[in-house]
Amino acid sequence: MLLGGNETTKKIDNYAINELKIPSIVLMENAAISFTKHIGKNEDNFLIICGKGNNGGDGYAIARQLFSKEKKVKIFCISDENMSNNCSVNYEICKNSGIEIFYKLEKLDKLLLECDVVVEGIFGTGLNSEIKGIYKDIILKINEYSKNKKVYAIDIPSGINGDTGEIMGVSVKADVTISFVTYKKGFLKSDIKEYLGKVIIENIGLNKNNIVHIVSEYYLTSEIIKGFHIKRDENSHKGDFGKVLIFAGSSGFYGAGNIVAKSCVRSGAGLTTVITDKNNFSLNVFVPEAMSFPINFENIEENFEKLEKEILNSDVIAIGPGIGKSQKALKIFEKLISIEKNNKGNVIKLVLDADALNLLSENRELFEKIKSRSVLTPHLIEFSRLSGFSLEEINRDKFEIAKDFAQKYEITLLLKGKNTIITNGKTLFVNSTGNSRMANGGMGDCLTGIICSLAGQKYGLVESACIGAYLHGKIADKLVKQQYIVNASHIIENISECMKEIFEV
Ligand SMILES: NC(=O)C1=CN([C@@H]2O[C@H](COP(=O)(O)OP(=O)(O)OC[C@H]3O[C@@H](n4cnc5c(N)ncnc54)[C@H](O)[C@@H]3O)[C@@H](O)[C@H]2O)[C@@H](O)CC1
Ligand SMILES: Nc1ncnc2c1ncn2[C@@H]1O[C@H](COP(=O)(O)OP(=O)(O)O)[C@@H](O)[C@H]1O
Ligand SMILES: [K+]
Repeated sequence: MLLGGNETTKKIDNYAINELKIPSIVLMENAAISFTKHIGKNEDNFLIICGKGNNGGDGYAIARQLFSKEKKVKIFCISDENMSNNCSVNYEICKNSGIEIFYKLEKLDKLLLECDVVVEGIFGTGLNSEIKGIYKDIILKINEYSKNKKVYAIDIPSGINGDTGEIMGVSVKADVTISFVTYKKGFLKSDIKEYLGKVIIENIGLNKNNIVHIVSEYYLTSEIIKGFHIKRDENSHKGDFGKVLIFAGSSGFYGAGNIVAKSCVRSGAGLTTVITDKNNFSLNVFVPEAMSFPINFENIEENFEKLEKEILNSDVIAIGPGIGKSQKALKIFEKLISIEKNNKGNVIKLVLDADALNLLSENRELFEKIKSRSVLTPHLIEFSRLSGFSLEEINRDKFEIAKDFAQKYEITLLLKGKNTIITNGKTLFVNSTGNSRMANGGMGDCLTGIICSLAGQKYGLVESACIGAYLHGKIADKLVKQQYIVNASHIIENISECMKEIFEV
């Protein structure tokens, strides 16, 4: 799904009108037809509330569409002065068609009381300041009377800023928001769900290929994830699905390594090997399918010759969870990223998380060794250390800071949290899955395991990160329907089933 703010929407609009030569009134008609498709068969007795911009124009066009389907329709016109051209055209048609139009605020209570469904087209992407006066009164009245009615918002609930999700003084609380072309960036704001209701994104008659060059941001949906799927060749063998080497876990934190390894195995990697202390036997019990590369932490260098062979044999290396920030951890990290290509001549992909990111923040010369082949998966605090921006700065301008960082260091960034971001500096994806019940230790390790596994199965870095984030959150979203908290172990046991559902059902 395309993701865009008010500016992107205007650009698409201009492109459609000026380059594709689609008259703007046709776009509005298409929007109205698409919108009306979602009106239930049993829904009747509508009050359409219209402003004077194109959002209001959509409202009049929708009123006409509903009227043509013999629905009971009344319109409340907020102002018939200074209407936009297309708003005025549709307003005139409504008048000429005999649809009842009301103008006086005193009438609004009765109209709201008598209708069953409200469609509001007061403001859309054109809202540009705090809402006051009569507009505020009308929005408050809609909310007051909406308890037993269904409220549809056209494009954006009037009062929500399409870019930021900020409530501009007051906002309509919709049951359903039917928005056009792009999922509005503002919808991502976590505390406005009660204003948006169910969100549906509709087409206005544009082929995605015609406008895709205008948009570089996407809201990750199952369609996009399905589109990334690489079908398994029936003649394939385990060597085709990646040799993944994992450096995760250390004394006191072996669980981290075990979680990464198990997630990696469950997500379908061909062969999984974990570099771990020679005295750690928990891996074999927790993940019998994984192999271990024992290392003597008393004298790590004595293992480096063998380790070099292991690196040359790998397709992907995941580094970080639970390794600590000791000099020894740093030495192993440096060794693991010192070889760029494996025995097959392929670039060895890297997935860096947790302490690997902290070590990277403190040893910035290592960025040179990881460029063009890495996914970095920081949470906000790790990203703050990596990027030098404060949490406040990142939260204010997350998309741009994330993109600039990915571009500058030539890496794929997966910035974790609510609405995880994935970007390679050019394209940006925002994850649509996940919930607060998964905010507990080990979740990130699980994600790392899934991503390195996918990278081993020949998915690109961006694709691995997108599928990983989507799948990880999707499993949690399913589990919270029947349980209160979701831990990494719960996710792990459901990876394969959810992969089947996403890729094959
Ligand atoms: N390409 C697209 O996405 C299309 C957009 N269409 C519709 O066009 C809408 C955008 O239309 P407009 O750009 O005309 O903008 P709007 O209709 O959202 O609002 C603009 C009007 O509201 C006034 N206004 C803004 N803030 C105000 C405030 N705080 N208090 C009082 N008045 C205020 C402006 O002066 C202007 O008259 C979209 O939201 C969508 O509904 C559709 O017609 C189909 C095509
Ligand atoms: N409120 C939330 N909404 C969506 N996803 C969340 C939320 N809280 C945590 N997550 C997800 O859980 C994971 C936690 O990762 P991380 O912070 O690295 O945990 P840890 O290091 O403890 O394993 C991330 O993938 C993050 O996106
Ligand atoms: K609206």
